[in-house]
Order: sequence, then C-alpha cells, then structure tokens
Amino acid sequence: MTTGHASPGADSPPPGGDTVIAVRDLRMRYRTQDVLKGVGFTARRGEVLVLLGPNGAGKTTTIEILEGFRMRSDGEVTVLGTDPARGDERWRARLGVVLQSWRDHGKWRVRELLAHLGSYYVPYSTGLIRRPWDVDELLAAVGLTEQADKRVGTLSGGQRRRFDVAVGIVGRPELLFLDEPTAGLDPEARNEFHGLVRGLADENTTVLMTTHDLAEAERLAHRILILVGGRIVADGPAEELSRQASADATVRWTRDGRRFEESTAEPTRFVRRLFEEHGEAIGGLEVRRASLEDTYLTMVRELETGSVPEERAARAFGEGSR
Ligand SMILES: Nc1ncnc2c1ncn2[C@@H]1O[C@H](COP(=O)(O)OP(=O)(O)OP(=O)(O)O)[C@@H](O)[C@H]1O
Repeated sequence: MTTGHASPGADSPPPGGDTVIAVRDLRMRYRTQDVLKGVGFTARRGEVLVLLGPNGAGKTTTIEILEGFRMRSDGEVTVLGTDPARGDERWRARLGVVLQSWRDHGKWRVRELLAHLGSYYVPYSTGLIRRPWDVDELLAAVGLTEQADKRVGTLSGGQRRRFDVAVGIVGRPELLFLDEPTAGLDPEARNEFHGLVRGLADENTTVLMTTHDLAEAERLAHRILILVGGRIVADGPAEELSRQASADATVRWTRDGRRFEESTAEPTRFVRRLFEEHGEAIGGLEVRRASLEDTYLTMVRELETGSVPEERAARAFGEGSR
C-alpha cells in the first residue's frame, strides 16, 4: 500500500466544496425498533468521514441505505447527486464498497479476479476517470504484488482484507464505503492502509468508514460522526470534539517525591506559574487534553444512561454541518 502522506489534521481543508453525501432527517425502523431517528450529515468531495458508535447503533444500516442496498423508512438522502433508492448501474459504478467480510470466490487467483471484476467498469470509464484501475498498479497500491497469482482462498486474514479493499476500489470510485476495513490487520498493514486511504482522499475520493478503533479514527478522519441513540450526536474534527467535550486540560507533575495533579482551562499559564514558583524542583511534567477516546466514552455513557438529554449533547457537540 502507498504510504507517506501527511496526517489529515495537518492538511489544508479537503479540495473542492462539492457535496457528495447529503442526509437529512434519515429514519429507519425495523418492525417495532426505531434504529435511526433523524440522522443528518453531509460529506464533501475528498473528505474522509469516520462514523463511530457502539455495537447496534445503526452504522451499517446507515451505510447500507447510502449504498442503495437498504430502503429507508423516511428522510432525504442524496449520494453523488442521486437518491440511492433510485440509483442505476452508472451511479453504482461510481461507488466502491468494502463490506465487513465476505468469503466467496476462494478458487479464483488474486490477479484474475481483480481483472474480472474490473472489466465490469470499462463501460463507465470517463474522460476524467479511467476505469478500471490497472491491476498491477492496484496490487502494488494494496501491497499484494507478491500474492498476485495465489488463490484468494489461501490468503492470510490480513491479505484477504487488503484484497477486499482492492475489490472495493478497482472501479476507481468517487465515493468509497469501508465497513470496519482494518479489523484483523497487523499494525504495519493498518499503517499502510491508512496511507492508502489518505492517498485516495488526496485524489479527491470521498471516504465514509466505520471503525471501533478510536486511534485510527483520530488519525484518518477529516471529520468524525458519532451515532448514538439513533442520532448523530457529534460531528467535527477529532480535536474539536475533544475540546468541546472538555475545556480543561490535566497537568501532572512531581515535586520533592510527591505527585500532583490539577485541572485547568489555561495549562500554559499554569505551567509557567508552576516553574516560576518551584523551578528545578518540578519533575515528570505532563499536560493532557481529553483524548477522542475519553470524549467518545463519556458521550456514549452519558447518552446511554440518559444523564444528558440528546438535544443538549447535540448542541454541545456542534450541529454545524447537519
Ligand atoms: N435486517 C434487520 N432486521 C431487523 N433488525 C435489524 C436488521 N439489521 C439490523 N438490525 C438491528 O438494527 C440495529 C442496528 O444494527 P447495525 O448493524 O446497523 O448496527 P452497527 O452500528 O453497524 O453495529 P456493529 O458496530 O455491531 O456492527 C441493531 O439493533 C440490529 O439488531
């Protein structure tokens, strides 16, 4: 897989302002269970959005509705300018989908199957986007060059996941859906996968992915969406969510063999004063802001136990793009 792109947090905003996904008041009811109760968000071209939420929150349901695989109960949804419920083959050819896992086609060889699947995209090649992706380039991009002639059924778990990603991007999608794409990848493969996703975003592919790995969400996402209780209760860059969840930083230090800890909204000023007062006697200094994990766990816990009304949480975490 390609690597070496800068972290999205450090990048300038994603190029272009076109809206690729627009969701308003999306509702989904399975028989008597209301799973989505008014979901709203947008995604722009080249943006990487990570959808977080506890098991059963409705992430896969949301993604399947956007992919056109599941009919919604209510609400407005536009994906690449089309209502997914009415998307045709031409529209579908512009999407890439990596599902949680599938185990078919074990007897096919890696290169053969990618070339075969790629051939479906030939009619959808345009002046701007040449479809499909050249198989050798694709194999190199996902790090499977050495496995090109192996049978799919003999790939290791991590290689299989790379292959799933290759299948998802062989048609050079403008919008890529990834449902837990890094489950089962080793740290190196995960890192390479992150490079691949950033590379795709740099080339203006919009990515909507789910993960339960908060560090991964923090690294990859231009914006994080948190789905709890059937609604998006937070929507923004990782640092912004953490800042909004807790304005205070925790400062820890030791002095004369004793440990100290202080919560403060102005850690720089606090630390300056600390050194003015105690100078060299200060050791083990640590300044820590709430991490995305702290923010996420607090939010989910509060919303699930009902200690914060959903409307208040939504306000606290910003409704900017909804
Ligand atoms: N076809 C279905 N029929 C009835 N209920 C369903 C169906 N699909 C999903 N559900 C229910 O909808 C809820 C949301 O499921 P969904 O798979 O969308 O959650 P998720 O956020 O993707 O979960 P996970 O993190 O575990 O993958 C769950 O309570 C699930 O049992």
